[in-house]
Amino acid sequence: MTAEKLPIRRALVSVYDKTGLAELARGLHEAGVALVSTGSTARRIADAGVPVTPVEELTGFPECLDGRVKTLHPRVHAGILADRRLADHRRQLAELEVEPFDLVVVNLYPFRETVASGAAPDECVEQIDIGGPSMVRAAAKNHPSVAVVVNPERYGDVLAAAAEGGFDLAARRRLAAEAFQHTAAYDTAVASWFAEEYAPDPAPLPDFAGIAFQRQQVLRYGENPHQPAALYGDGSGTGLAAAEQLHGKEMSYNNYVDTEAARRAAHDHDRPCVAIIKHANPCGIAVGDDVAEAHRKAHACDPVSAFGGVIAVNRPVSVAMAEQVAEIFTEVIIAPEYEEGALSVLTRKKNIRVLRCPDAPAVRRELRPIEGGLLVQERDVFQADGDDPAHWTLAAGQPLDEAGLAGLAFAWRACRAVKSNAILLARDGASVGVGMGQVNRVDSARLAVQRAGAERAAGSCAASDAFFPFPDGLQVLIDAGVKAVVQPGGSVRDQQVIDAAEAAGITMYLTGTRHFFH
Ligand SMILES: NC(=O)c1ncn([C@@H]2O[C@H](COP(=O)(O)O)[C@@H](O)[C@H]2O)c1NC=O
Repeated sequence: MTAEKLPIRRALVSVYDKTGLAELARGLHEAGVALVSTGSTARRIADAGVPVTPVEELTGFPECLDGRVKTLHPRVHAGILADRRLADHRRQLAELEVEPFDLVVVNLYPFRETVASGAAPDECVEQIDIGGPSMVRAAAKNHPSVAVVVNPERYGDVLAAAAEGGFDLAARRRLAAEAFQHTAAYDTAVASWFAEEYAPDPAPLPDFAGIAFQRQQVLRYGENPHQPAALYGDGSGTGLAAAEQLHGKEMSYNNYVDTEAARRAAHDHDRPCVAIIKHANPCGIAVGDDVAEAHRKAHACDPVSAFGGVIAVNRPVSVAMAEQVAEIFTEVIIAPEYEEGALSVLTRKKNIRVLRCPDAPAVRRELRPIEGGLLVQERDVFQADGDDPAHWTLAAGQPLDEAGLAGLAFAWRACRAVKSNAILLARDGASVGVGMGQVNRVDSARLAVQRAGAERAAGSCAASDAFFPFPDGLQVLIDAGVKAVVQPGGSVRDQQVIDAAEAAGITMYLTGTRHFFH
């Protein structure tokens, strides 16, 4: 019976999620399938008018311990696990008077949902399914003899198969693969909860980093056309991976990378903010009284680079902003919402991808694979002290007035979105020159000044994501006419850098907090 279909004559059904159960039971019964089932599943099947054998009748043992023991019995598991390709297994079943199952339909107690609801630990522990995963794993292992179904979305396929002589081996293998994914993800959730919340060890990060992602979309290709790629979801249904695409071509791998960077940049600001990203770096970030103003300012930073950019907004897109964006070739725009009329303006352009994502970025930990391992860190978030201008130290020059300090604070926050080494020049709540990704800070300063141009650089303020190791980078800014600089400080040569600022008569604040971004 290798590749042939395996007729479905007897099914074991035990499901927490009763979606589609009555239709499934009715359809199986009509196809001549005998049903065995547990507690409330059996009751629901009987209520649908379908004959069903309660599992206790099979085991001769009552369900007990508040449902902790229902199907954990040799009469159940021998019926699932017998490899009917083997004469000896068939003989043993006959001797033991165990009838085999051809189909196992199970879904598990809602452990993740219970944890997410904030339930007490005892309740969460009680929702760890034991009998269900045992049946699922047993049936999946024995896929040459049994078909296993863990997803109500498959019930249609089950009924079709039952009416057409059963599943063939390839289909049973796919169902088994799905079943093992289901139990693996389930156990990962349990193990992660134990490691993180229920029985944490004293280290700041848990001793187990379990990841269970499900492929959500096969992408055309990865960073380059010769790289196969796909998008995987974490099952939460939130964040960029779950964003709703309202218009445009399919998102590409690079679109996702840039859109992630754009959202991170735009949501770093409290005021209406627009970030325009190319190759994961900003070519413009600005805040304004409204998103249209913020977009005009962000675009003006570097209109050449903004061509084909990815735009993120931290507020709903207005019609006025949409009209502006529609004038410029844009790969992606993502926003929490689109005001009435804005969408129809944007969708006039065939190629722009328009995404709605109501959630602010909430990645808690950042993961980076290295060969043979994985680096994990908590997300870089703004600190209550170092990132608040009220806690900055004036190291050189005159203190800034409220508006000046707000402008410098914008530069500091915007600089966090720039790949290190990062220097960002800003005026009036908008970046005007960005120096990114250089292997020394002097070149980042030069790039920022060059991008700003002499006129915009003069009188601007500047942020540096990490300390100036020498005065040379700062000197580039001073020579360009920058009036105020914010940087973390912390170099052994801080005094030389501060002296250079003093000598030039510019203001320098130290934050004490660094924001490298690689
Ligand atoms: N303990 C057992 O023997 C057992 N057997 C099946 N279950 C689970 O019980 C649920 C179905 O139970 P009911 O039919 O009573 O609603 C399913 O989610 C199934 O995974 C069990 N419950 C938990 O471990």
